[in-house]
Amino acid sequence: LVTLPEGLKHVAVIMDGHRRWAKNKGLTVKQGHRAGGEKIQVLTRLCSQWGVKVLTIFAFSTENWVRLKEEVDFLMKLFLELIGSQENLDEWTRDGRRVSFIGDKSILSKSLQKALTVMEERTKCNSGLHVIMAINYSGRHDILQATKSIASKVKNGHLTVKDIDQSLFEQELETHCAEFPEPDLLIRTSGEKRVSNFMLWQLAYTEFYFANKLFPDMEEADFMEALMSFKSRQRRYGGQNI
Ligand SMILES: CC(C)CCOP(=O)(O)OP(=O)(O)O
Ligand SMILES: [Mg+2]
Repeated sequence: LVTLPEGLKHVAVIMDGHRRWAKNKGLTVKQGHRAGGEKIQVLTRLCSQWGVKVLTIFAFSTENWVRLKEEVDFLMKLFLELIGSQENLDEWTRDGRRVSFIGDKSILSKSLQKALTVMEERTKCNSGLHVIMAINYSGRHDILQATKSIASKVKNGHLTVKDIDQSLFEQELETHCAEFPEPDLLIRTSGEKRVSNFMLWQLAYTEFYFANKLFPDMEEADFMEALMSFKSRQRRYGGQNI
């Protein structure tokens, strides 16, 4: 029996390589992103079956707005389709999954904002896999907004400076909604080896796994290989002599 590696509670994924995949196959960028959307389902089902507690997916970064308007509009439409679809809502609810969203939602369309809120509300009490989708998310913005929130609480007397410690700060980060907010394993596809302004505070001691495959080429076996790679990692958190 193959089981989830000990200590692997929170998996994060930077799904990259959709446009290269489309280009390689002579397909459109839209087809590339749609193919990626299908692989999200493969990954979430696998994580749910294996008992992963939290899966954070980097779906759209604040830097992605600079892309062609047609591509950005399509991505937003795809998110609405994925998140707003009754079929997905039913499957995710049946599976007992909880879904949360991190990132600045205020500049998303009203219809997408509504779909995010409905999905969060409908699933907030579920105890299965907690899927966190990062849409218009920025690790630096997350740290900045937490800092501003704490500063205003100190200013109006709700906090003193000495109250500010690691756990208080983490309560102000957007990932405070997660039981296990720090990823144990970060998977990035397409051969790129960078963090791209993802969850900077939370990734402090995360193990990284880089896959050369483009995200739309990832199969269940590739995701399983990534999860199983965690087994061989010796986490010392900067201490513990070898
Ligand atoms: C926005 C994100 C989901 C898309 C990731 O793939 P990508 O468009 O960066 O694809 P490329 O790295 O191949 O350009
Ligand atoms: Mg890319």
